[in-house]
Amino acid sequence: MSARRDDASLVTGLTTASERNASGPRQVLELDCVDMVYGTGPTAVAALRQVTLGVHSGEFVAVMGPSGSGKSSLLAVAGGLDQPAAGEVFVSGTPMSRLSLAQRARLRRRVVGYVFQDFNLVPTLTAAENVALPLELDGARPAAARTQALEALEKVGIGELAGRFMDQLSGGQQQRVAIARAIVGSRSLVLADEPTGALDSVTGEEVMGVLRDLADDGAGVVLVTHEARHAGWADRVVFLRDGRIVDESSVDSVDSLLASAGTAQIHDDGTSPSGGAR
Ligand SMILES: Nc1ncnc2c1ncn2[C@@H]1O[C@H](COP(=O)(O)OP(=O)(O)OP(=O)(O)O)[C@@H](O)[C@H]1O
Repeated sequence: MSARRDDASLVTGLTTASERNASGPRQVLELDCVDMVYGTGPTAVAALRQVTLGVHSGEFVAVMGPSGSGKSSLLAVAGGLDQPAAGEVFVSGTPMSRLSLAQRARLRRRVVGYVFQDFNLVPTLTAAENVALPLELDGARPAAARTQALEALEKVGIGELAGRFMDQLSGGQQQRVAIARAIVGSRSLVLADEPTGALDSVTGEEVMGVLRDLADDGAGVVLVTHEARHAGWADRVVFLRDGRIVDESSVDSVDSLLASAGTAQIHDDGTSPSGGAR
């Protein structure tokens, strides 16, 4: 059993439920027949329907699909921000439905890192302070939190910018700070929702390279993107439509999809750049 796998059980005090993974790569995220619904009654919206997905340690999975297909909802249930109406979500083997609110919040802080399009950084804090913040909120001593924050900033290639405030950093550098904040404290699952949306294409590719490195270092990474060329950094691509997984492709087929495409976006009508239905 790896040290990382122990994270969740230490956090929650529950016995992990991932004995099924004992001999294979450690599953950091598993969605098992997940339904997710917004609202109730006649206005209820089914955002996810019977979604089953596993992401293991060291794996980079891209999620694509038209607007409204459920991509952000999938990340929200994966990270425990929202509860499924049916099915189960396992994070590092721990079934989220069996946790109290406090346990779930703790697991989110210690195991799951989020990266958003708009960075969500605190402008009045330095890069190091932003990255250290989740650890300090979780009770870490400031000196220890700072040490880990500096390590995380080094890992994403901007250790020398630790003392800068957000308005002294480029968009790409700010996103690296946000990624460092998502991984600080050795969190094992990184959920990124359109993290390059506010960046130019060159900087966006650099951020993809950082996410790829995180996966190569052993994190499970789930990326929501509209950009097929960004999905090309992933090991596997999951396509959603109307809340259902309609296709899963290896990166080889994404590469061939790109090769035959003159554009790099999945269209909002759900067609691929090559014109095929997704
Ligand atoms: N807070 C909410 N209340 C009600 N319905 C919602 C809410 N958030 C999302 N939805 C609905 O759930 C469905 C899935 O939305 P979701 O945001 O997950 O899609 P998405 O694929 O991420 O879309 P986009 O690419 O536009 O960000 C959509 O029909 C959407 O209108």
